[in-house]
Amino acid sequence: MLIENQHYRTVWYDDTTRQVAMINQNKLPFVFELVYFKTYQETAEAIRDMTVRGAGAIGATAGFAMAQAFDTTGDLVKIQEARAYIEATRPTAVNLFYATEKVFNAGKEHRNSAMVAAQQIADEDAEGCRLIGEYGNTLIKPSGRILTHCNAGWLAFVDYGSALSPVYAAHNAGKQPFVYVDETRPRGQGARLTAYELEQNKVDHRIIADNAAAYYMAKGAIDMVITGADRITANGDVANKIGTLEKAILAKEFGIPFYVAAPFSTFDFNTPSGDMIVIEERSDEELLYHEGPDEHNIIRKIRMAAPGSAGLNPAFDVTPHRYITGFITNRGIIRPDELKGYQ
Ligand SMILES: CSC[C@H]1O[C@H](OP(=O)(O)O)[C@H](O)[C@@H]1O
Repeated sequence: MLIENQHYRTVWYDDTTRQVAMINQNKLPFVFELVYFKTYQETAEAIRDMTVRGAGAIGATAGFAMAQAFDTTGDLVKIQEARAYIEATRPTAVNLFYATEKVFNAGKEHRNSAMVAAQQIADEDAEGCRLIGEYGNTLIKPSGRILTHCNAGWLAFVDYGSALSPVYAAHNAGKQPFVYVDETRPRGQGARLTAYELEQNKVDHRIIADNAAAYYMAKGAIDMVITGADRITANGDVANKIGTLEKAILAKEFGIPFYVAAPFSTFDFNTPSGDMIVIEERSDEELLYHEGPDEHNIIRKIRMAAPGSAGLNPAFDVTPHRYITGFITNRGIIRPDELKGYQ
């Protein structure tokens, strides 16, 4: 996708420096910075501290980290340690585990195949998201008004994105989509990242407070909701950014279609239902503090909450499949009750 009219992927392996390269999402939208990591530990740390985030981007990064481990040793005990280290970074997005397994199996057979497998994961992610855009575009009206939550745009994947890919496809096809961007507290992925992407790609949008969606739905101002997913279980339950469940319940109340966009690497058919998903609990600092530039453009962190109070910060919630109209996938649009045919 484009930043200042130049095409970037979110994460890639840089052959020249032999390092994993990525856009530093912690600095966006205020500073655009590329960062490079030499070792699997550094790359894994970038997943943990959310330098890179979003299901597909996490998966591709984990694949590259696994390949970096194979670059340094062929000792399978050490490789298993590396795999555990990478898998301990973030528990909820299934793409991470999909990637470590695939690269581990490839590298176990032929050490040199690990990087080939990692590159394949990244390329498949980009192509899968492009297809999501093509299928999802068919659902968007000429002036469709879409609500999205968190950031499931190209920054959350290797390219194109999941929830935003249909929006970009519609925009590129000459439609005039309008996006309501949930700010997505506590970390603000909507206000910071989704808005940044849409602005760079000249898609009309407004940031709204997390608690404003019902107001716009009640006014009839939202035609559809599209979110991403971090894990979709066999019965069609969806783990996604905290607050997604609320939006799904609201959409049902107001008779608005609620779509979840995800490539097949996000489906976890080994887990029967959403109540079995491990939900990541993050530091309450994300909730109690805000970060942004002051009037001199220096990034500052300021406390927003009562001194002394602690917070609770679950990063994801689970939306039961009964709230979901359909999944926009790289294999087409699938209703939750049709998922069985794909397992
Ligand atoms: C489907 S990927 C985008 C997805 O990633 C988010 O989580 P995080 O920013 O914590 O990595 C969230 O669930 C988004 O919808």
